[in-house]
Amino acid sequence: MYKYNCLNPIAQIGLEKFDENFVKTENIGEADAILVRSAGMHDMEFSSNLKVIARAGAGVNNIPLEKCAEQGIVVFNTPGANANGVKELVIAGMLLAARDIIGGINWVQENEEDGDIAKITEKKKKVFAGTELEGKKLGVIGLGAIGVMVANTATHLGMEVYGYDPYVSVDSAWRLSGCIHHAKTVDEIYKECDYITIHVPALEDTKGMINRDSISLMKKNVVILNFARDLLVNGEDMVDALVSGRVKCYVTDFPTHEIAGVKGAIVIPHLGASTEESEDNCAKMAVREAVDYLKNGNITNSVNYPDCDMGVKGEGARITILHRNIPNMLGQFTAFFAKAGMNISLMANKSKKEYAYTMIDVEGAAEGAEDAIAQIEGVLKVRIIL
Ligand SMILES: NC(=O)c1ccc[n+]([C@@H]2O[C@H](COP(=O)([O-])OP(=O)(O)OC[C@H]3O[C@@H](n4cnc5c(N)ncnc54)[C@H](O)[C@@H]3O)[C@@H](O)[C@H]2O)c1
Ligand SMILES: O=C(O)[C@H](O)COP(=O)(O)O
Repeated sequence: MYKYNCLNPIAQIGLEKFDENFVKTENIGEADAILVRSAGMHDMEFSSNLKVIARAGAGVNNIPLEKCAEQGIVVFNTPGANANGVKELVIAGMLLAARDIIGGINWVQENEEDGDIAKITEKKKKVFAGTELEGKKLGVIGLGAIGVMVANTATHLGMEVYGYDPYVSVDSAWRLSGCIHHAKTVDEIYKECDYITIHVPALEDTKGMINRDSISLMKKNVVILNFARDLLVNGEDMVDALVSGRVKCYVTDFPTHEIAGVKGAIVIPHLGASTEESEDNCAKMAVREAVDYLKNGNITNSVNYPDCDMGVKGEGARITILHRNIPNMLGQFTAFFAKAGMNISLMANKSKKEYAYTMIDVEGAAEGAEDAIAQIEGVLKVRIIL
């Protein structure tokens, strides 16, 4: 029996994908798997029972990936599962920035008791007039699951779209509309665009990328949208740019004390992925990944170990080994099985940066394999799946 714990509420339709071999626990220390959304995990200690963290979502900056890899804990996320939800809110964000819909609605609420509201509306409405998106230039930084959807949708609104992503995947490139202008440098986006939206992960080289210097390259009255992570934007520089009027509007999904309430900031309480559809998609994918890893040892969509799949486990034992990506590991594993007289029927080995994963199917129960392989230097975690 495997045990899982939910650090955040996870959509029920996903949890229903756990079969009779899984039971929920409130005791994290005994969990084989943790399901999480945005709960911070950096200060947590992990028990040696823990094998999987499945992030029902995209961003994994709340999880200590390196520490997990070192402790043989495979971290998964759910690429693309909430991208449509975010895309729709980004489009809404652009519309809210273009026209003073929020100011107008607030005015109606403030005057709801006024018997003459219908009449005064026609005098007052000019205060809330805005502009249209059609014909404006949109720069999309980061052309992954969300960036591609935002870019393609904006072309249907008549926007001229520029895209920048030096690491774009082949899949994303295929999905990107042919109308998108390929920006070769991020500065081209900064200099050319009326609206700039960022869809990159929070990494060392992206943190603070929107700052005083990048803003100084942008057009006056630019609109900046951040549905990726708070850390990508220097808060102090953004407040200054809003107060000075250099940035017309900053639409962000990440409230901070610094930005909430600043004129020109439209601050949303991290609602990008909070739709029924996105929550269901993420939960189903996260549970599927955790179950397949625990039952079959297969890794799909891991962010700290390589993907590796040998299909459904057969009759014999499956030995799964998380280890360092250093020479002679496979030689030592196969030498053990040869010496023990165990016949290997199937084997796979994949690596990702400093870490690697080996799956070995043997005929029989692989007795003694777990302890023996765990002794090999560079091995981080061994499991025998029977
Ligand atoms: N607001 C929300 O609710 C919400 C929901 C989902 C994701 N997110 C955030 O949005 C981010 C993007 O999500 P996604 O699903 O599109 O992820 P993704 O992994 O599909 O796409 C990220 C893209 O960024 C690109 N990239 C990386 N570094 C870059 C750089 N320096 N310059 C330009 N491009 C760079 C990558 O090549 C990749 O194509 C996530 O990491 C997460 O932080 C927020
Ligand atoms: O990275 C993500 O997937 C989003 O920020 C969504 O986070 P949430 O699952 O906490 O809403």
